[in-house]
Amino acid sequence: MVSEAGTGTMTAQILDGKAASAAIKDELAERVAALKARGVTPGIATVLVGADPASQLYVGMKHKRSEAIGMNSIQRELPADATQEQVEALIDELNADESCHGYIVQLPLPKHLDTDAILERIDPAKDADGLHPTNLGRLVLNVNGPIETPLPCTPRGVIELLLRNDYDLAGKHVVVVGRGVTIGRSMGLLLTRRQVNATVTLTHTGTVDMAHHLKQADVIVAAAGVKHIVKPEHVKPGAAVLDVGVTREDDPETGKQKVYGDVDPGVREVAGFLSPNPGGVGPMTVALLMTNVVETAERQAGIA
Ligand SMILES: Nc1nc(=O)c2c([nH]1)NC[C@@H]1CN(c3ccc(C(=O)N[C@@H](CCC(=O)O)C(=O)O)cc3)C=[N+]21
Repeated sequence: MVSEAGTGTMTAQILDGKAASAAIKDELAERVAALKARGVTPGIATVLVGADPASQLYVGMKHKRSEAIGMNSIQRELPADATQEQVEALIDELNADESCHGYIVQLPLPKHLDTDAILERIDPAKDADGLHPTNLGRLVLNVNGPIETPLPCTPRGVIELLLRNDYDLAGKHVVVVGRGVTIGRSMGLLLTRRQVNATVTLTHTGTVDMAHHLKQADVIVAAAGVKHIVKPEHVKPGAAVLDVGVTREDDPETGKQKVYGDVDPGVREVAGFLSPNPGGVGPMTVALLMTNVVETAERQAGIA
């Protein structure tokens, strides 16, 4: 493992999320085939309200990749001015639909809708994001045993990406930046399970002296959604840095929208391992979303 804290520059080993997610997809394709042999085609659905171009891109990607591994994909759309009742009726429909083993409601939803009420209406067994209060509650309660419910997919993707690069998290100090439910808060829950055994510092906008905390980290998970918040001087030489944040801005040179991560490009010269953005955790999120749905179908089919 590379971790020389030398004085010269080093270039981080890239944690390639495309490669790791491709490996997961190959494994899933076999599991899907095994399910189909038993007469079950795992089905994934997405609910998209409104026509935000970024959301359309993400949803399109999820369907393309699910179909590529033999899953059934169900794409449901409602107009941006859909009512709470209309969205909830669609949730009820998917909860009852036996061909749909798991689904997500693409976030963010238009502001007039009550997001929490919609997410809580999802059948916890079909919660492909792993973010239903029942599933988060079970994760909090069950720190040791096997988990029979979907797990939050982006945090799970972060851990899988490290494991598939032979990075052992046991005993490591992980500093998470951001306390959002989708990543930061649930990341801490997964990392401190006995099976992973990392030590976690969860930092956020109220944290005093962020630089001090970052400098202690063996692993940084940057999920604040603030462009380039993690600078080279914050990183202990050799540390693993995973860039999960997404900020969309116009590129001053091209005038086109560009995705910026939470990690300054200069970090590459200090870190031992770097999960870039794009090309890192994003593709892992999609792979683990599909994993959650395949696992739900397997549970239903009685496959351990
Ligand atoms: N209920 C819900 N569940 C989600 O999982 C969810 C969501 N809502 N809302 C939006 C975010 C965002 N998200 C991404 C998924 C894949 C990439 C991904 O694969 N990105 C590629 C690049 C894609 C591009 O060209 O922008 C990459 O990082 O290499 C990124 C972001 C899931 N989200």
